[in-house]
Amino acid sequence: MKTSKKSVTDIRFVCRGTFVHSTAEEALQILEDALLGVDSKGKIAFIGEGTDLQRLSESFGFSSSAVTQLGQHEFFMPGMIDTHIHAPQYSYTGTALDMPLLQWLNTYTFPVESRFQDLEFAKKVYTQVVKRTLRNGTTTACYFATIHTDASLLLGQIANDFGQRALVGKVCMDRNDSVKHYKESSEESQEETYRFIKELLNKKYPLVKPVVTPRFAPSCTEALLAKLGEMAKNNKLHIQSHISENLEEVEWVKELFPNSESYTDIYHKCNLLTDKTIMAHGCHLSDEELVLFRKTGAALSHCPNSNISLCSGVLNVRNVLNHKVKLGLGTDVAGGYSPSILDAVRRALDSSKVLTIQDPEHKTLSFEEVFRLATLGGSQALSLDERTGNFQVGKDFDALRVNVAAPGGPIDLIQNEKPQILLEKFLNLGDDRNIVEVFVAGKKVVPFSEP
Ligand SMILES: Nc1nc2[nH]cnc2c(=O)[nH]1
Ligand SMILES: [Zn+2]
Repeated sequence: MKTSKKSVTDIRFVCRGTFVHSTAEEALQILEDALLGVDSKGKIAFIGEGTDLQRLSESFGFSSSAVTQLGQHEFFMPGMIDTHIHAPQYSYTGTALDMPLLQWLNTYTFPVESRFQDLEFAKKVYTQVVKRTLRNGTTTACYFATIHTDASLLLGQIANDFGQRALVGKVCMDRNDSVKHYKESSEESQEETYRFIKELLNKKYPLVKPVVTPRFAPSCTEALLAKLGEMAKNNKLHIQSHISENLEEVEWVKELFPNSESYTDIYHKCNLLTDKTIMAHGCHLSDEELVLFRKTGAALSHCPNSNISLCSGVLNVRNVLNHKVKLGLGTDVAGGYSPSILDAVRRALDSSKVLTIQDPEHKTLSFEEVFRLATLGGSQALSLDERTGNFQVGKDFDALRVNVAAPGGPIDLIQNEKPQILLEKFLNLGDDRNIVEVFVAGKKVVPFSEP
């Protein structure tokens, strides 16, 4: 039994039943008839065995009648982590999937994103995306907003209001716009990023942090990339961008930065690869570039729906893991059309099987490994693993209460299945009807409370 030192009056609630999560050693650890206590700060105070109820209730000062007992087909799992999602693109998700990346950006993305100087429009879309992702079990989201500072601040406010843990980035781009006015001057981009960070930090939202967000190398001059790297370094901030998503993009980057050794080298030279960096995609990175990721502590976000939908490429996750590069899953809405990490889990498994079809020597990912990517892996990739990602004592209680046999839900159970089978069925067949409650930092955020 593991505990942290807590005074006896500190427990907010206790739950008993099956808990599943990942650790560094085990992709899937199943704790049957476990007892987990959450303290008044929303942190996990203890996790022990159900049969230890008497002793735990005495040492932590809670009444055994106050324990919530999970049902037979229920379990708790850690909240899922979307390490890469474009909040404004939620407005057209599920459409516009008929072009490769660079044409797709010019035709659909930039015209839509340019509308977000309209705060009413931004409020509508951002409220929808935060609610939808929370209902889908995304307790932590790493968001790209747009170039508009005030609308980006609004996204931070909405995530805070609904209780979602979030990294929010005001997008920076000072060249290669195809849409008039959807770019900034280099100075404006720096000043507005600075204002965004300062104003967001001043709000003191407990779960929302700013992230420095150069869109990708083709959208930013080297001067801007270098300034953003400096700003992130001086203020110890998170960084996010895109890298090596599609071959046409990789060729273009070579032309734009003729003096750089690789795509990764460009970001590295500008101080944009740190242990608080997350780069989306990386489908076409070389092994040398992965070594540089490993050395700097930078992470990758695997967005398989997007990689397939935009015909960008297939990331070899096994190779990334072999290089010990931190890795999480991302939806990449709207390049990826689904705002659910459950979908990312399925696409990651499919993509891994495609690699096995192409090369039978390839070691296919297991569902347990992908479960870890969706939870603990995501928290490590975002450098938030001291706060979230699994049920380790001292971390915040970010969790999903899953009922695999939820009435009216998508899963039929024929017999009494073991927890491992329940999890596998949920990952492959489940949806928001099975996610009956969502907790972030010990607070129940789904079902939504009445306004
Ligand atoms: N998928 C995707 N790739 C990008 N690269 C630069 N911007 C974007 C974007 O919005 N989506
Ligand atoms: Zn993206």
